[in-house]
Amino acid sequence: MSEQIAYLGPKGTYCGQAVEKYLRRLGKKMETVPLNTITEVIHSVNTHKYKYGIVPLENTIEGSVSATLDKLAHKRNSLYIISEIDISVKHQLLALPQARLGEIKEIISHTQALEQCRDFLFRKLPNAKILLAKSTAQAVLNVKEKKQPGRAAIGSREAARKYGLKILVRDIADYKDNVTRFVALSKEKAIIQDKDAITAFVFSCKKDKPGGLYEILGFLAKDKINMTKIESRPSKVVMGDYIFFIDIVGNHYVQAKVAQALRNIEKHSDYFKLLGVYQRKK
Ligand SMILES: O=C(O)C(=O)Cc1ccccc1
Repeated sequence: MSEQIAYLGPKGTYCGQAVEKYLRRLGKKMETVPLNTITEVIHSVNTHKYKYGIVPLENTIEGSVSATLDKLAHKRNSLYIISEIDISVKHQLLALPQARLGEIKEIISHTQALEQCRDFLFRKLPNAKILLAKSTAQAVLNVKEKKQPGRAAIGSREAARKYGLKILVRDIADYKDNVTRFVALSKEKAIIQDKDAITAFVFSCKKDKPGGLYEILGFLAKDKINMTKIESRPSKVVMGDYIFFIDIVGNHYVQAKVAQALRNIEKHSDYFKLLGVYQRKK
């Protein structure tokens, strides 16, 4: 059987575009498997059902995709980020061929897409009812299947073409440069030699220890290890407890100072998990 790669489907999602870009980059052909949710994609890779999975991680407008971060952080899931794929996301307002903008009463899309077009919706369709879909392509498919000219979806040009909808309004995102970063996941770590790699990890500070975060960051600062991201999320266990997601430039396979810093961080934290070491993509 050929290798399989799962993604947030159906066909026509931005995640699907990330899969195509990733496979082009690898110069490989794989069977692509569209699934309904980010959770299903992560679960299917974690349980060895599919070898690879691609999910959205963060974007320039709304920041991190919490559904992905929370699953990656969880101790139950042992899978790794092996690559990152940036996709320029251009949202379109899509409807049935006979629909008119003045008659749109309902807007359906993925929550991220709705958030990224908030100003447009406020200005042009302030009274429209908002409906949530599991992905943008799922929303487009819904408009096609329900056959209601009063319903419009936010999705990609590609999804419009695939499902035969027309573009009612072009490029409706509130910011022009909307890039979403997707990540490829696998049960096996990517073993790479480049010292300019990204190392991603998550940790929580020791309980009630003043200066806990300062101490952890000190292990990076001491050896001039460049931190490119820090993000906190609620631990989901106790109110006010946080876990921190950090990206650094460096590679513990080839740099002793990075290996030592990670060992120190692990030793001085309550919870530590390596999320992956992968090549930076410009
Ligand atoms: O629903 C999609 O098409 C996705 O790939 C998730 C998503 C939604 C909105 C912006 C970026 C990614």
